[in-house]
Amino acid sequence: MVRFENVGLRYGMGGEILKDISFEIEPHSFQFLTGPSGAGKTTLLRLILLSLKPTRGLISLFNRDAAQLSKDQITDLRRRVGVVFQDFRLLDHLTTYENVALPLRVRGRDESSYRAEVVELLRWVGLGEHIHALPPVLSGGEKQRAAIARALIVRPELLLADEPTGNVDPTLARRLLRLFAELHKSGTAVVIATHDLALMDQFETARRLVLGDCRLHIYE
Ligand SMILES: Nc1ncnc2c1ncn2[C@@H]1O[C@H](COP(=O)(O)OP(=O)(O)OP(=O)(O)O)[C@@H](O)[C@H]1O
Repeated sequence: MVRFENVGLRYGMGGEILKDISFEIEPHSFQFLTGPSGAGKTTLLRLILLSLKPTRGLISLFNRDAAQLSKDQITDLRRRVGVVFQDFRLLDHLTTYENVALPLRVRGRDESSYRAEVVELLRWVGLGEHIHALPPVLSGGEKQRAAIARALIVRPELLLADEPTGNVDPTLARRLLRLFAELHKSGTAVVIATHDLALMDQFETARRLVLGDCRLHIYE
């Protein structure tokens, strides 16, 4: 569902921070993306999401060559991807419930068809007490969980999560990993960018994509 062929990326006039990146993400697969701080994990996720254009090479998403797509086509493809950004990107004027329900509203779903589902997911991620809170009063970990719930609510074909357990304690990190594992079992391909070795050890069979020295090394 994702294919990179000899992709290179530089920001502005700087040197390439990613070089000759080639890999595929198969449907229903589970992988961690790791590597030192500044290695380019977020950049790679942005390339997969087609929010950055590679300086060279070919990227395809859901079997469509990214270079051939119009803006509207990219928007349509992105709807099939759930994303947990490192900086959460919650809308401050909407409640936790409204933030999580937003992707369903945008898809034209009727509130009565999803209300119970949104509330259940918010309870599952431990935000049952904060359903009506606005993001500015949530802690970092609570915002992170709201962002995760928003990415999961649409049951995406592909989930990209950037340090999704960076702001929570180890117990909650394990619980969230279980949530990602369940999503994977139900058919979603999952990519989790993380530094957290303990988290990766909980899912030893997952593939590891390791960035270092501008290159990607894959451990099946
Ligand atoms: N918009 C940008 N313009 C210029 N340079 C950038 C930009 N975004 C990232 N970089 C640089 O690209 C490199 C890779 O950054 P990136 O955020 O992808 O790394 P990362 O592996 O996700 O890091 P971390 O683990 O610290 O989040 C870094 O050297 C960073 O400074």
